[in-house]
Amino acid sequence: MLEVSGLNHRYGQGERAHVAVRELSFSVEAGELACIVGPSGCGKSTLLRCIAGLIPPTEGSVRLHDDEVTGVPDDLAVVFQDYSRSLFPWLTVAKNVEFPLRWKKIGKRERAQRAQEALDAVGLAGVGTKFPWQLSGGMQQRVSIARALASRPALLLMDEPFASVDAQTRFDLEDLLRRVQREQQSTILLVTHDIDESVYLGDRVLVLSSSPASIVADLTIDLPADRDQIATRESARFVALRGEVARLLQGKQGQPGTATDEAERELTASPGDVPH
Ligand SMILES: Nc1ncnc2c1ncn2[C@@H]1O[C@H](COP(=O)(O)OP(=O)(O)OP(=O)(O)O)[C@@H](O)[C@H]1O
Repeated sequence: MLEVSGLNHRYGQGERAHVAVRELSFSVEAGELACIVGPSGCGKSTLLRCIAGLIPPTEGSVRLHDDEVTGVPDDLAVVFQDYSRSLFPWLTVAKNVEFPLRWKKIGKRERAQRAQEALDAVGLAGVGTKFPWQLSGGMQQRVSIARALASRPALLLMDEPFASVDAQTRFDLEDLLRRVQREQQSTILLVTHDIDESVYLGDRVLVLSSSPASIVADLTIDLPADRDQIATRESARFVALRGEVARLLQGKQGQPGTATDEAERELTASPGDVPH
């Protein structure tokens, strides 16, 4: 679905140039939920902007279904962190969700139907006639997600989408995203700086180095598909995976597999076990 090859992005030129992204290559398969985790300021948003066609990469290429991305593709949607600035306050919730569909020349009746379906999917069936400012922050971010889903994008990009909501709402939105992604078989690339969130949400986690961003690991998250905010986060496998991501982020790259295996052994050993 998505192929990023040899991507470099540099802001400015000459001595004052700042390299934000360096030699990034990876692909995302259709139906996959891939998370990108990296330290603050490492270049995550720059990478997403290049993928979304909002800025041209200095070098390298981004391909979506084999077509080179040179501007914002029609079948791509982006959800940003700042929901309060991404919704139009003068439009109702339903009209906000319908808005991008106007540009796709979709008729009025189908626009209304798709908006209603998307609002149903995010648990906001009854709020279409309200205005964004009448909703809580978490509800506004659900509206942003509904708007992205209504356009049925081939690829949904999410830039720290849950960073501005409280912890409980964040858990609810994470579960909502996994449910909707599985129901609709959407392809999602989500950027976060939260290690636990990346492991909880992802089928895969791409770990980025500090600035300039380059990939230090591409981990398959082999947790069961049905995840639970308490049981999954308490499981030995989750704890081992998040430990591995944390070590990679700190640049402590142990021998492949050993860190995870050791962490897991420690956690699964019964209290009476004597270490060898
Ligand atoms: N328009 C710009 N012009 C010059 N430098 C920029 C520009 N945008 C970003 N940068 C720089 O590029 C680097 C990467 O920024 P970017 O926003 O991509 O990082 P990030 O990982 O998304 O950060 P955060 O996690 O804090 O949101 C930073 O050092 C930033 O200062």
